[in-house]
Amino acid sequence: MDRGMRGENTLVEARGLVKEYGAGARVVDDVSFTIGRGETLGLVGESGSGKSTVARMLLRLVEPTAGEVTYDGRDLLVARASQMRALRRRMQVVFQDPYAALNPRMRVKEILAEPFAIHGERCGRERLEEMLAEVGLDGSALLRFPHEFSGGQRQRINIARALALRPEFVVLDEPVSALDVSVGAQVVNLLRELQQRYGLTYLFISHSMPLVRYLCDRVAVMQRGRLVELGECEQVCDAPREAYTRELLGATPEMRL
Ligand SMILES: Nc1ncnc2c1ncn2[C@@H]1O[C@H](COP(=O)(O)OP(=O)(O)OP(=O)(O)O)[C@@H](O)[C@H]1O
Repeated sequence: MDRGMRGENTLVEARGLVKEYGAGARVVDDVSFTIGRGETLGLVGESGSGKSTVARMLLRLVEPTAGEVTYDGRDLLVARASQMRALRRRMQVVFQDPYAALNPRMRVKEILAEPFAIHGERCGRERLEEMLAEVGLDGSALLRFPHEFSGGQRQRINIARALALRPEFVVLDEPVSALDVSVGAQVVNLLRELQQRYGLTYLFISHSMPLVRYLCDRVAVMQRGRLVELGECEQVCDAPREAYTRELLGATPEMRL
């Protein structure tokens, strides 16, 4: 199987990742792939196939049972706390549910300033307004609370927060699944613009093959914890090798973006 080229361009590499919960419950089974700098790798598969668990292992939010993760050539799993802290600011995640991810008791200005505070840095109003402008919101949002925004706007706030410390790698875990199709399309276009502006590297987890086709360079297909197909997006979408990939393609309708 084509597992992607490993070279100087590689930012993230997973090798033989395994995750077991309890005795014998293997939810991720020998998963290997690379993600190149500036690339968007799609990760698709039905619910429960292990996509989020893989992503969490890449970010070291979940410890693998076996396998390795390298980030920019460094073995993430043996990184000490101080090294991990430095690496953490280079990798971020945007989750599916934009409301659950935002603290309802915090104003937007506190939400956006929090990543700086965690790293012992200050952040002025100008920078906060710039962060909002980058995601298409204006400064009047700063004093408001999350419940005062629509789902799409909340996801924009999440994205602004994720990009606060100028990371290079962002895991997008079903970032538009909870949004209406047209609102989701706008958010996807925003993610593309931001990627081009900042040279971001994405792992895009999704159920939607049309969205993956639109946003991704390569796509990895997971079935019951295993990687069953990995290739260029066009090849996987137009000429899938696996019956399972054909099923996934058949299950999601066309989408206009
Ligand atoms: N902390 C945990 N303890 C036990 N089992 C877990 C835990 N986290 C995940 N699992 C199980 O691992 C499997 C894979 O879950 P995961 O969330 O990675 O799948 P997914 O492909 O991301 O699904 P979805 O698309 O629904 O988010 C599921 O069967 C899930 O129940």
